Amino acid sequence: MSQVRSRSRTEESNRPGAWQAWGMAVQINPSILSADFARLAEEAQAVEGADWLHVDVMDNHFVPNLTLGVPVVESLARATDTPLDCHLMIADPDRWAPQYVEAGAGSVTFHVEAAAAPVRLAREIRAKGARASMALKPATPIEPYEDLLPELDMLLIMTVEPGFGGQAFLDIMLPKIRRTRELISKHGLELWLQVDGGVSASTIERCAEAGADVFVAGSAVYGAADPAQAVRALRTQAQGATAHAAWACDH
Ligand SMILES: O=C(CO)[C@@H](O)[C@H](O)COP(=O)(O)O
Repeated sequence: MSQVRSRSRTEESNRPGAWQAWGMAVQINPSILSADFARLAEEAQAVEGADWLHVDVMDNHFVPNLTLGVPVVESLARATDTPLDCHLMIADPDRWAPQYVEAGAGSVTFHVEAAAAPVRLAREIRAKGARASMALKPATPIEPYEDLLPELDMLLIMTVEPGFGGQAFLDIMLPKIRRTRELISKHGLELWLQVDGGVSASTIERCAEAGADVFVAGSAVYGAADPAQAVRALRTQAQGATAHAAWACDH
C-alpha cells in the first residue's frame, strides 16, 4: 500500500485551525457516483474548483450497491489536485478506513451504524493524517453520539437512504441538521456539517439555513451541461442562504 502522498490542498485542509481562517465558507463536494466511471480522471478534472471530490465507496453489504475500492482511490488521488472525501458505505470500516487514508484520501467518513469502535477509528484516521468523519443514516439520531463529536472533524447527515444517486431529498432530515448544528455550537466545536443526498438548486438553501456547511451533490453537478458552473452556482446559493442563517449569525 502506498504512503500518503504530499497533496497541497489536502494538507491545507488537514492543517489544524486552517478552516477557521476561511470564516463561514461553504464547501461543495461533487459526488462521483453520478460521474461516468469509464472516464473518472476526466470527470474529476471537470469539477476542479470544487472543494473536495466526494468518493462513494459501496460494498453491496452495508448498502445494496457496489462501486469502487482502495485501488481506484489511489488512482484518483494521482489524477486530480482536488482532495478526496471518501464516504465509506461499507461493513467493517474499522478494518478498511485506514487503508483509504493510505490511498490518498484527505477525509474519510465511516458510518456509525457499521463501526465497532467509532472513537478508536476516528483517532486512527486522524493519527494517519486525514480528517475523521462519521455518517448517520436517516433513521439514526444524533443525540446518542453527542459525546463523540469532539473526536470528529466532520459529521455527515444522510438526506437520502444511502446506496444510490438521484433520490429525492428527505425534508424530514432538516430538524436533525438543525439539532446537530445546535450541539456543535453548544460544545464550541469547529466541526464541519455535511449533507448528502438530493442536494440541488432546489434544496441546498434549506440545508444551509438549517446549519449544513458542506454539501455533496451528485446528479445536480454531473447531470449539468457544465459541472464546474453547477458547482459555482450551488456555492453562490449556499453562501447566500448561510449569510442570513441564524446559526451562522450567532457563530
Ligand atoms: O452517498 C450517496 C448515495 O448513497 C450520495 O453521495 C449520492 O451519490 C448523491 O447523489 P445525488 O442525490 O446528489 O444525486
